[in-house]
Amino acid sequence: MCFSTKTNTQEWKALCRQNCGDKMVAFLSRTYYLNGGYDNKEGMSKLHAQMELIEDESKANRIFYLSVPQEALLDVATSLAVNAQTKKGWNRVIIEKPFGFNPVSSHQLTQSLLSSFQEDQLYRIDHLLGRNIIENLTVLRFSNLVFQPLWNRTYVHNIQIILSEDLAVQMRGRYSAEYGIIGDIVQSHILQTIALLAMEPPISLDGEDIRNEKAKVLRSIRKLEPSNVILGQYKASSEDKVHTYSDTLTPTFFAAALFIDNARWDGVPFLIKAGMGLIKHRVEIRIQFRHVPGNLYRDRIGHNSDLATNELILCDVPDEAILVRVNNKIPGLSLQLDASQLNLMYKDKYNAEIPDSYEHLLLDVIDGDNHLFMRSDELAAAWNILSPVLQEIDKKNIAPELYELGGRGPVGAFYLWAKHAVRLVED
Ligand SMILES: O=C1O[C@H](COP(=O)(O)O)[C@@H](O)[C@H](O)[C@H]1O
Repeated sequence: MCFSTKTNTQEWKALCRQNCGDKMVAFLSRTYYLNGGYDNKEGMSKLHAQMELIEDESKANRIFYLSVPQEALLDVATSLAVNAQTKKGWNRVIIEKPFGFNPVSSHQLTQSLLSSFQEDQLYRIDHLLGRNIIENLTVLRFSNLVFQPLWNRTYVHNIQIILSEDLAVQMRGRYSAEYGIIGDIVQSHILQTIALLAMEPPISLDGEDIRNEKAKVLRSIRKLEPSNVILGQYKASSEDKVHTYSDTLTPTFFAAALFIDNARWDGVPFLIKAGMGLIKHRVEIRIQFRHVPGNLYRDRIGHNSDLATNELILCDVPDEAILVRVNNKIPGLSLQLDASQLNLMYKDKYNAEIPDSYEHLLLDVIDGDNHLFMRSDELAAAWNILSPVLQEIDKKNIAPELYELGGRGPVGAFYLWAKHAVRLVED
């Protein structure tokens, strides 16, 4: 797909808000279908000629969205670099996950892309990074004094990033089924979330300044030890052929404990859980704080003091919300404490349509704002973290632990959390 951009962002947003029928007609009137090979000179030259017909004579910018199989990506990109770029403005190229299959293939892909394009032309898209929760991570951190002093190993006990999907029917034959959850969700979405959450304050909101800080965090993450990883694959009933995996090695579940070896996060476990075919669709980030030292009220908080630690929860699914768990006094004459949630539910607070995450990211590409897109050095660092696990899977043909479709995932994940003195909440 290729967009030719003449409108600016404000005009674009205004256009989007008009009624749906008109919007569709306007959109379709600017949509063209071209039949031709996308990985050869002829097809790309045809695309270039078509674009020239509809663009301004003096100025035009182009965005190429390459939603193509990984195996074809390089040929397509090379062919478009030579035959379809405009000389009348900028050209940007959007690329979809998984950006290679392991550190080596990802490095080769990056090198080849960089021989045809400049780094600032490449936009590696992961639509999950266009969600509010992600942008809000940095807003919460850097625009609220209350969180800033607490955002480090002295006060944070653990951080959990949970991405559970209950979809399984829709998964079959899809991208994630083919590439597995590590390439699909972990190397991009999860590691980018950790980078934004854990990075030092950037010197500005400029994309490159943010990417510099993300890259530093990713390079500080310790290589993931296989002993800190649980792989799972959901198992349908024997009659359910639709959901049965023929490839017994493709993980549909990944849990891990990661550590960032820097001064801010030394020793704090970052616990990741990402899985498909689970009981519930749940996407959230939980930041659990340490116990209050010498808590005067310890006798009044009930039998489990873990439940009384403060927690900041950024919830994306089922409902967008920001929750802070605090202890408060239960009204009445006795002095009993209760762990309650301060609760900012988006649907109650904001009466606004929440744009789709692709919409957010495509507008960023038009604006040239690349902070939510992985730069090549971030990508290399991300694959590097995962390399021992990928090698182990390859070398030993490690079969994932089976779990029931629609269940709670492999029991190993609960043990992994316990090993790091954390309780895996499954509500
Ligand atoms: O990128 C991906 O995201 C979807 C989940 O996205 P959502 O917008 O439907 O929440 C995930 O199912 C898929 O495996 C992954 O490739």
